[in-house]
Amino acid sequence: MCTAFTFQKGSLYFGRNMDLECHFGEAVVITPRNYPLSTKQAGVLPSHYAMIGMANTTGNYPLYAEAANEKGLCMAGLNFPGNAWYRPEGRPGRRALAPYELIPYLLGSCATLAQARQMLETVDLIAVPFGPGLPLAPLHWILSDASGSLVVEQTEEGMQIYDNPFGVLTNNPPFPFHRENVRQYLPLSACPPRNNFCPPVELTPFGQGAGAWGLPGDFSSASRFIKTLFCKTHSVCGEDEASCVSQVLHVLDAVAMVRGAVVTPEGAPDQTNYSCCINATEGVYYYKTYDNSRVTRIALTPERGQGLELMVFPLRKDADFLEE
Ligand SMILES: C[C@H](CCC(=O)NCCS(=O)(=O)O)[C@H]1CC[C@H]2[C@@H]3[C@H](O)C[C@@H]4C[C@H](O)CC[C@]4(C)[C@H]3C[C@H](O)[C@]12C
Repeated sequence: MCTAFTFQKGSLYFGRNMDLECHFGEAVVITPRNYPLSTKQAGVLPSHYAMIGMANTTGNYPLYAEAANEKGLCMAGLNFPGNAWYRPEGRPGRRALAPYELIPYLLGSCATLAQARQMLETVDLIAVPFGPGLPLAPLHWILSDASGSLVVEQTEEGMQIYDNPFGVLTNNPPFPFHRENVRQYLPLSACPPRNNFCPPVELTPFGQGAGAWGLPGDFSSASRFIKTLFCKTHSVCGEDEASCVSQVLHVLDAVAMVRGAVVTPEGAPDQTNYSCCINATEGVYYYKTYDNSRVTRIALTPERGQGLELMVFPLRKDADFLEE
């Protein structure tokens, strides 16, 4: 399970939890502007916008789970099993992209969400895996810039591009379910409840937090969507960078998976392998991992964007205690 959301405060911040029972060979990866990005059927982007995100780099290709480009456009792929559907082949006149190509291609080509939407209208997602040992990932995507967010889902009914006014995405069911489900939680509030239940009797809540009684706390996709949206909407946070990064990571903590609390059908414990916060406006990637709560910061500087090779920053997985 995974959760992604946006948070705007001066800069645009993009947060994501990677919930998975194993690692996917992930590292923070900068793809510089002149690193050629090839696609199986839609040609090569010899030069493009530089980007930073978490990726596997098998075959020297940046297989991103989430990333942001130097223009402030960001994107994450989240599991969408049973609903994601890819075409056996692209239709004539369309841009055929494999699912793993979508993030580098769009972030490489588009400066804004509006441009990405226009390009998406020409795209067919095709069932072409990256290579042996790397199966097709059944995904849907959230794309965001300072103007808002979109969700992209390709199902057997074709590709749908939804406006996402919440700036939140989790996993199944398809986005229209989450959009409707929000309506069930309208009475929830961050403030103490008034006694609307039995006004003739003087009644007060037990203590703090009672205004959100019924806010889901389980780890299901529908529940994480609601809890993330609630925390994001009611967030109170300072204006400075450290406060914003800390706040985004706290919202992610509120829906993070504690090892053992979620077990996959195969019997493996799921966990939040990493939580990241991208300052998309400044091109900075912050993350922490399950056993290492120290936040690592990696900037996509102009010099790094000029390089000729992928820059790979291995994940800091080991505990890092401050000894005093
Ligand atoms: C498993 C990840 C999504 C996590 C998630 O949403 N879990 C939810 C579980 S559930 O539905 O709620 O049960 C996805 C997100 C991005 C995916 C990766 C990216 O798509 C890039 C490549 C694509 C290759 O085809 C497979 C390896 C891979 C490196 C993918 C591995 C894996 O499928 C990733 C890491």
